[in-house]
Amino acid sequence: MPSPRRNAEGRPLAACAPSSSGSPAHGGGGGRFEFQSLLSSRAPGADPTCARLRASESPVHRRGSFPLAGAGSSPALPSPLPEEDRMDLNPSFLGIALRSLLAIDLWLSKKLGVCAGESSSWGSVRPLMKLLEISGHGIPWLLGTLYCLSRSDSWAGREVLMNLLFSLLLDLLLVALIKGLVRRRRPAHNQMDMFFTLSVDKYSFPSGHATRAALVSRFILNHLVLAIPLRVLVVLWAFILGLSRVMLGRHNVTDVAFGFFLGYMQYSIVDYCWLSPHNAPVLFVLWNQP
Ligand SMILES: CC(C)=CCC/C(C)=C/COP(=O)(O)O
Repeated sequence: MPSPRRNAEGRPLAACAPSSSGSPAHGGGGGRFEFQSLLSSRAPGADPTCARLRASESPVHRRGSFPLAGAGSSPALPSPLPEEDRMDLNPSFLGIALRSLLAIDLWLSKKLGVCAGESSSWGSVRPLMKLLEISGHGIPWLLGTLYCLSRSDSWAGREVLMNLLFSLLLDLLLVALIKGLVRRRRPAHNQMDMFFTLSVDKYSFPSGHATRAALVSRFILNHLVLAIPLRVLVVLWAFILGLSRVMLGRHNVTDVAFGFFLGYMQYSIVDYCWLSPHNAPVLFVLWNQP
């Protein structure tokens, strides 16, 4: 029985077999590596015919830039590839890392989506998770802040509440902007049965509940004098609210992780632009009109 043909490193040249998944340049990470090793098989002793056959399946070659210089002449001496093609076929480290991260994200989000439906493994906890969802929704936070503003009788209280209102509006604006730009679809297992959504809320990146949870909890911890157990409770609420977004199947893990990051950074913006009767007197005077 003939032994398999081997490349310069002595590894079998299995890639000479016809590819069933089409072009390796499009066929996922494994295909890309295979293609790369074929290109590097131009070392002395490698099988150049195989490398050329494989390259001719590639869409890069189909673009017309891969020279079949050996065609019609000796197949033993393949011509070097143009630099441009070598770069096209070389998968970047960042690309591989991002694809891997996305694959892990999707896999983990599906695993954690245990309350995504009534029939899911934790389906009985779904009503509780939906209650938690309302606790982080924009409407109760906006209405609650406006109500407290109308009842506040101290300048200091009004200043804090005015800035909370500004934070909530800034958050809605930034999240809507990023959702509209990124347009990442919500997970396939999500049931779109959320209370009062905007049109951009069909997209999932970033999680608006996670940004609000991080923003509001940082705001509260910095502007309310609370006992330690209450401070812990605020942080726990934010964390569990974020986790519940994935458990309900509303979001992937990266939507929530980025949401937490964005909300945290938004507070820094609010703190930097802190509104006061000194830098925004009009706002405060208007609010005090009878
Ligand atoms: C209409 C208002 C004022 C807020 C919308 C709140 C909302 C539905 C956000 C979506 O959150 P997720 O991105 O976490 O699903």
